[in-house]
Amino acid sequence: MARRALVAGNWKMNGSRDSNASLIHDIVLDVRKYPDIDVLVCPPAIYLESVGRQLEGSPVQLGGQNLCEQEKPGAFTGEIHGGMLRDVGCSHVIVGHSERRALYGEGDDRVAAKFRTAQICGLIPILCVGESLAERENGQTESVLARQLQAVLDRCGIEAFRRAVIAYEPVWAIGTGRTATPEQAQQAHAFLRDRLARSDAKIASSVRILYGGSVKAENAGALFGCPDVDGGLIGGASLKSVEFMAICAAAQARSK
Ligand SMILES: O=C[C@H](O)COP(=O)(O)O
Repeated sequence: MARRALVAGNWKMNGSRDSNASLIHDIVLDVRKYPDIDVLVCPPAIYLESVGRQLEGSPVQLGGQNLCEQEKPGAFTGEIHGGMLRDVGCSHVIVGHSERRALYGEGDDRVAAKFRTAQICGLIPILCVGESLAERENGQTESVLARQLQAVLDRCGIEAFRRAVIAYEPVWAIGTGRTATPEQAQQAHAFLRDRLARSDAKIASSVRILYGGSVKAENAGALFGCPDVDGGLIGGASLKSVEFMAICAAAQARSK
């Protein structure tokens, strides 16, 4: 099945009003060269509205980096409800990024709850999964991926993956400059797709699985050339327009 590539920029806790304006200006100018892919940017929550305004009329989509698992708004100081993300124009939201799992104590259950709340609010969750270096070296990569995926399947069911994206992000490759080889990425992506296929082969073959972890212009082509890699979740390289657009060009080339 032909899956449309998605290139998503996760800005993490970076940016300012000035730098965002200049980055979005460049992306919007260039993005029409890549009509066969989807492009998404996920700025810090405080900048979503202004970035969204600048994206109006362009095909670039807007996503949040996180949301509260609570299904209803209320007394949850400092949290952001999924409905608020929708209200400022988000179509997607990242859930279960390894930085949130490791630094903010988000376990599989909370990640699954966030995934569910995102969908209730009309957002497409981008579910991040991935093993640490120690887990890879101990031969636990597949069991970690299976556990992280199963938590969401248990809570939301296979049907939920009709409107979801998965991002395989090996923790050891994030921000380290050490990218997974195309073979390692393909193996993990095929494993994830196969796990979904146990419940529904059609849904499994249609879900987009992104690779994330030190993707750059120079390695994007080889990674996106893998049959089960449907684009990327880009951190550091999404902050530089030239680099980000070169990654989009690599995704567009895969789509041809
Ligand atoms: O969400 C993005 C990933 O954490 C990858 O980050 P990176 O491209 O800076 O390694």
